[in-house]
Amino acid sequence: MVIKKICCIGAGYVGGPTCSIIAWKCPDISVHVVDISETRIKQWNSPNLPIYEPQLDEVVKECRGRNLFFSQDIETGINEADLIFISVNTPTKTFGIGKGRAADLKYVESCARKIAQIASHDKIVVEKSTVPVRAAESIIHILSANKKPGVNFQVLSNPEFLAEGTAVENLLNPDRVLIGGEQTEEGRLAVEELVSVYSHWITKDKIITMNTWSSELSKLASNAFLAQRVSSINAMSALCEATGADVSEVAMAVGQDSRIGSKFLQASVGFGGSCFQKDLLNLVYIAECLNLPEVANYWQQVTDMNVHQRTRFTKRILECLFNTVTDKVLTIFGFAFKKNTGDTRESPAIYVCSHLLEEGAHLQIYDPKVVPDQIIRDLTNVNVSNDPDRIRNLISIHSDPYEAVKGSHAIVVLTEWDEFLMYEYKDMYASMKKPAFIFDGRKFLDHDSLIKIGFQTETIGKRYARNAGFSFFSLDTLKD
Ligand SMILES: NC(=O)C1=CN([C@@H]2O[C@H](COP(=O)(O)OP(=O)(O)OC[C@H]3O[C@@H](n4cnc5c(N)ncnc54)[C@H](O)[C@@H]3O)[C@@H](O)[C@H]2O)C=CC1
Ligand SMILES: O=C(O)[C@H]1O[C@H](OP(=O)(O)OP(=O)(O)OC[C@H]2O[C@@H](n3ccc(=O)[nH]c3=O)[C@H](O)[C@@H]2O)[C@H](O)[C@@H](O)[C@@H]1O
Repeated sequence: MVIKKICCIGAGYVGGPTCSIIAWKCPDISVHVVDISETRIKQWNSPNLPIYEPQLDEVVKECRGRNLFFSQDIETGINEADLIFISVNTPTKTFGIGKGRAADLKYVESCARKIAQIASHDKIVVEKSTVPVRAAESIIHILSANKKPGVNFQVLSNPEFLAEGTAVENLLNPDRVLIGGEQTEEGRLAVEELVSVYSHWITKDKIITMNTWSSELSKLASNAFLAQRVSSINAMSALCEATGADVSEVAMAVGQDSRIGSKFLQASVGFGGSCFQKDLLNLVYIAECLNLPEVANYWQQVTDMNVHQRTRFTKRILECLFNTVTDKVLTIFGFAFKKNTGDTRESPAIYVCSHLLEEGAHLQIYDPKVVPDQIIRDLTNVNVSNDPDRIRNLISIHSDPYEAVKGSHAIVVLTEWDEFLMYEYKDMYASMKKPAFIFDGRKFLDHDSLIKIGFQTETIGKRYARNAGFSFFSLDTLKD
């Protein structure tokens, strides 16, 4: 079979950009992205795409209507395709067995059932979503139990490694593409078909093939290792603050060791995003189910350290602001979980802001890409607050950073947006209450200049001794 038509179920952060790049690089293949969400599909067909990713607009503009199509017509998408990506969400379960840890596979299962019901010729079904190891087994089972007579399926694992904010760049130049398949003649042929799609723009040495279970587990392992690096440097940042060391210097010295490497050692207020925590918890749950409690505890620590880091940072803000923020005005710079995305899923900003709101602070929030409604939704969500009206009265969302700073006691930087480096902080300082504080949760501003202006500056992993305050707070009083 030569792949002529691809369908992708799920037009989200992964399905949308991945299929746009496939369509761009494979003009001989027709790519149909389908989703149950009418709003999302309308946005993909409009000038305002549902997600912000640098360079994505241009790619979509060039391919849409040519060999890239977005629609809600899931049945036609499935029926016409030779190869189907399942790229739906796999969130953490919020109920029942495995609640709060296991991956909820209901969306993946419903795709498998739909494919079996609709497909009238052979298809390659590809797990693009991040799933627990051996999820493909369940997909195969559902497909074979429900398929039409004479129709055959091959199920492959092809996890995605793109990071938000750099999705286009990552898809064009991936470190590797991973494809797992059955170790049979049919399995190998299906793997080769998918390899041929990626070979349109990726060299063969970067396309790795292996057995399905290794591929599924490699995705969870990669995210766990990446999150572990962030938690490791964040654990060091606490030691730095207590000892007078500077975490950037420590990271630089450690990262120079070629066995360790310098990437992903930026200390921060904690990692966010839709996947690190979800995939770590999933890994912990799998280890527990396999009766490997020591393995489970080991990976659990990575997420525990992340919670501790957010809490530690918030506690520091309270300490410095003379142990109370009640009725004080604080400016929040950045609400997205990292720069160059409007995504706020599991953003550390949600947790830091909700602690500050609990303490009675007024928050003036500015983020260049997150839409105001999203911020309100995140901070009034039932998991965050049980009094949404009170929260609405305590927050204001601004489109001008200089306005957001007026009359405030402190600026709290929670996302590392480049534009935060360019501001006239002298002007901001003049419009703030004194002493004016900056809490840099990303350790990326020019602290020496800020101190010269008159700011009391606090950051992660480096302590400016003159600001050390006495604490009435114990970490136990702040729970994530
Ligand atoms: N966001 C990211 O950067 C990355 C995510 N992943 C993984 O990729 C998967 C998808 O993640 P995102 O794209 O972020 O999720 P998302 O939530 O942005 O998109 C998922 C889409 O699937 C749609 N959907 C759900 N069930 C459906 C069904 N039965 N039929 C049709 N459409 C359906 C939803 O309406 C939604 O638009 C997850 O497993 C995630 O762990 C992997 C790498 C990177
Ligand atoms: O499975 C996924 O969803 C994706 O998860 C991450 O991508 P993403 O969450 O988009 O962004 P990252 O750049 O990994 O950042 C995650 C979080 O860690 C934080 N981080 C990252 C690096 C660092 O050195 N320090 C640090 O605090 C970021 O600010 C952010 O909050 C992985 O990098 C991707 O390879 C993976 O495909």
